[in-house]
Amino acid sequence: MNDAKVVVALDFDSEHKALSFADSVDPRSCRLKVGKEMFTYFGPALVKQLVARDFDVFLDLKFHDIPTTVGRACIAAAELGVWMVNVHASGGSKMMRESLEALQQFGDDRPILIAVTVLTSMSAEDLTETGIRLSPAEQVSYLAGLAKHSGLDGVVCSAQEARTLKQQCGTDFKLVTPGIRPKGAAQGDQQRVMTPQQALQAGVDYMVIGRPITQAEDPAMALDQINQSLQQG
Ligand SMILES: O=c1ccn([C@@H]2O[C@H](COP(=O)(O)O)[C@@H](O)[C@H]2O)c(=O)[nH]1
Repeated sequence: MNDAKVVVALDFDSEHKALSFADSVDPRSCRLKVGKEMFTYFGPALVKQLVARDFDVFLDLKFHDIPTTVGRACIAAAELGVWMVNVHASGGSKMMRESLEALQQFGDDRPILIAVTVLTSMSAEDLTETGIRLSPAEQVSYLAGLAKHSGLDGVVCSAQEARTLKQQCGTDFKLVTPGIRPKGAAQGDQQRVMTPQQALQAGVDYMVIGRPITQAEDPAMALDQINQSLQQG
């Protein structure tokens, strides 16, 4: 059984770098996320290579389209053998329900289906600019409620919202949190951040970590240090 909490965001522009990293770590020490950059460069072939190496792969393409299109995209993701796939909660309950329905044909082997709430790179001002008058915490809570009501397995949110969402949606509702920064790491474009230890204490299920690992001089060692810090609690 894989109880790794860290999902490494493989945001590389080189397939060689991504596979070298994958070959330098144990598939039980982390899960891997393939996002828009790598999928656009290297497509399903890369995902299949990672799955073949026994990694749990989170395909982070954040589907957001009409319900039929998103449902079919979820089927295509499941056929790649990914562990987790996501859609945007702001696509609405019809879109989320259709995604879940589309995955039922895979039975117990279906990927975990989660919904993006408010991107962790967004502040209150960024949200207001898009016409949303709620705070990030309020909007995350609203969209998480919609995702839960639509039958999804969980949401992408920031670790800052984790305690409230576990109370609101229950402990089984998966919380997947980017915006994780070990102490001293550059924040970059992330706005709503927490350290790995804070995120663990807040109750997140999986923490997505990219640059602090992938841009480290020794990415495998950076992952190891984060995993060790999580074991110390
Ligand atoms: O709200 C979101 C949703 C997805 N992401 C993705 O997570 C990683 C984070 O990478 P870092 O280098 O650790 O910032 C990246 O692939 C994003 O596309 C997110 O950050 N926030």
